[in-house]
Amino acid sequence: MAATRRLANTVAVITISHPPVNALSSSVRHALVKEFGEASRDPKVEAIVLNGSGRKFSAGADIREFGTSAIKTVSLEDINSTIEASQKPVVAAIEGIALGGGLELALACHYRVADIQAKVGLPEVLIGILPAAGGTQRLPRLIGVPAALDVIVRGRHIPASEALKLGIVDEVVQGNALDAAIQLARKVIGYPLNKKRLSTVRISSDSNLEDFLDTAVEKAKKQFRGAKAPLACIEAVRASVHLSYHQGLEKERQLFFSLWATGQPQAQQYAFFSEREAGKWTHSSGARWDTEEAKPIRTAAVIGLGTMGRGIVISLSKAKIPVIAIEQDAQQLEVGKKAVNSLLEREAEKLKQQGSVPSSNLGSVHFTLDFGELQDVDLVIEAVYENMELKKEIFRKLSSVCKPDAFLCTNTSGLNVDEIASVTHRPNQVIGTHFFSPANIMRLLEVVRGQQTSLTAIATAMNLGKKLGKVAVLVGNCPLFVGNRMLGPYLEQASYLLEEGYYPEEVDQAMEEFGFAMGPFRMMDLAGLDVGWRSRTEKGLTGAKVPQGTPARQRLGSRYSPLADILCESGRFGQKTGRGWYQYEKPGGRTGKPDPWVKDFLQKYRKTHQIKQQPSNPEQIVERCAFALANEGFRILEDGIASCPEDIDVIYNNGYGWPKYRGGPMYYASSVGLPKVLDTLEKYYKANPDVPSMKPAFLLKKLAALGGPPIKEWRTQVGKPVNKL
Ligand SMILES: CCCCCCCC/C=C\C=C\CC(=O)SCCNC(=O)CCNC(=O)[C@H](O)C(C)(C)COP(=O)(O)OP(=O)(O)OC[C@H]1O[C@@H](n2cnc3c(N)ncnc32)[C@H](O)[C@@H]1OP(=O)(O)O
Repeated sequence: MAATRRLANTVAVITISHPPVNALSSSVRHALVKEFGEASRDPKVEAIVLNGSGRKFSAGADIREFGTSAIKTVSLEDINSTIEASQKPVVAAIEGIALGGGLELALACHYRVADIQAKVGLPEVLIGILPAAGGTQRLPRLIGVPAALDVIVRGRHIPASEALKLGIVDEVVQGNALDAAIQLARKVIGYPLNKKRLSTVRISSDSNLEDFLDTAVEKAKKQFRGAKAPLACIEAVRASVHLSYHQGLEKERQLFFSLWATGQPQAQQYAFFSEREAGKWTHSSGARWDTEEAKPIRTAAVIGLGTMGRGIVISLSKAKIPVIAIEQDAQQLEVGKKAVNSLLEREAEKLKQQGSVPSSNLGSVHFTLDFGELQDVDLVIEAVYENMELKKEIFRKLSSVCKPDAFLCTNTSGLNVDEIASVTHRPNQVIGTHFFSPANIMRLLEVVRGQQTSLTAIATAMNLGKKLGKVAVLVGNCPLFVGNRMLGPYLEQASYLLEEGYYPEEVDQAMEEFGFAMGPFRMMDLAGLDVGWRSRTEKGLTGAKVPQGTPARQRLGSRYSPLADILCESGRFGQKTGRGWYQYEKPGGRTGKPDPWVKDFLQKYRKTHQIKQQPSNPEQIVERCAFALANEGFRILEDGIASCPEDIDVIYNNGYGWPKYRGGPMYYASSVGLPKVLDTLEKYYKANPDVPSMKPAFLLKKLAALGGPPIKEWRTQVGKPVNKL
């Protein structure tokens, strides 16, 4: 049953029933028409209450129906118009969530009652579309244009208390929203309904409103870099100001179709479902997310209170997990403690503003220098800097101090998890948890399984990720794992582009116009150039260990760009030193300007090495960088380090600033067409045989030979996940 109806005296209660989130699928819409029609015609019924089963009102339209014929059967807006026109008062009882089409349905009701835990919102923009069942027309009529625009363009989930302040709901109750809605419905029987029909409200326009909307367009262009949905949302809201409700509705519909034609909604909806799929991990043994049990984590510890450690402590505390935070000496402990406490104060303030009590919503943090205090914790996350010997020393200690069933996690961004595990007496309990900086904000968590990591450890780490509000992706153990491994060929191409005549700002601009949050050079400046330099020095690619007579632009027979090394040798580490690929107002400054020093240096460098200059072509910049990423992604799939292309895309969308409206690097390759990607890489590699990273991956060739099947079919061509080192 997609919707049911019962009678509470003279109030009919219609309950949407489509677990798990009561999406408004075709069958639900049919059922709503039937039940609402019968309730309207039933002389015993004087008022109607609409709610959702399982304490969830509705998550909106069934996203899986978009692009299918099912969406064309029974329009949601027709249902909304019928409800709004009802002569009997209709009250929405909002429990849990009323999102997208779910909130649009509630807006068509004459009254809305929410429980205190509920969240409402119009998050369509996050999946590349706009509210298309009257939401862009009714919400501005209810709460005014500025507030409605904020809700629609940001797509955020609004807590009930804020929804009440904004005027989206009429009442918020601590207890049962359904009972309160039934009570309200009884109370308003016989009251006039005209003013409650939002489609009849007029918005008065003035020049300030026009300026406001124009400014919003400019802001959205900058903030959402190439995403079309936010702009369509603004245009739809603009229509609510100038047009009648029905004309506005028509505009909303047109905008929906023009968005669909851009391909962005399909990419964003792919990204939405890929994130959900990432949680459903599988293992080569046949074990899966739903066959293995995670252990509860009641207490945790974090070793190291640098930037990463601090963020991880905050994440755990926000998930209400008490944390023990350890540093190596009193001075560093004091610095770390201060920083963590100040971040915690900010979190507490946010909770207070949302009406929650910080002490019951944040896990306690205890600071210590004593490893002995870790004997009872359920899980430890080591977050010291990237040095194998240091990490091994810590894991030896942890292995002897922690209780036998405690999980030991390493927050390495690419070191060998098996080597770290090998120094413990419990390699099966050791697992990589690669957080992204700042760890309390970034959503991505790469969970790295070692050769001996147990299924329980995998289940526990993946479950912990979810509890921390992260998108956890299970990956195999290889140098740099998935995200950072793919970054190698990408940054290599970016450097070669500089050698061939481009400047950092040109490469960054091309990648930012493509939609990246940050181009490669801005990203390196932010992360710190010294990190990569240290690793290249350790590997003997630069510095004293490079054998005498090695050509400057060659290592082990392959092309090498020493540009970043030379910058580091000049003390240019990026933002932290105030100089890197850009110049900054001061060390630690955030605003980078093109630096004449870099320009001059690049010109001299090209002359010294007699490098042939390429004619400027931004499209070539994007192709070389993006295809280099995807090619490494295909190799990662071949190696079984990621189990499907969707996982790689989730990693890039959530950890590396890839534009979600392009789906991710693997989805992008698929949408460009695998034969074209292959052809471009083949041409490049033929002309540059000393750049092995651009040699087309075997899997890419295989899939291109099959004509480039849809991405969901790639899985069948990928081998079983194995660890390779
Ligand atoms: C001629 C053609 C005319 C066309 C005109 C178009 C007319 C269109 C009319 C109306 C349009 C309305 C627009 C919309 O309503 S779009 C949908 C807007 N809603 C959302 O974006 C909400 C998305 N969902 C979420 O944010 C979360 O899932 C949430 C509801 C908060 C629940 O989170 P959580 O508890 O963490 O659970 P999961 O995310 O894991 O979800 C559980 C399973 O439910 C699936 N799901 C969730 N939402 C939807 C949905 N809206 N449609 C379909 N399926 C949904 C999710 O994938 C999980 O499924 P599974 O377990 O199989 O992975």
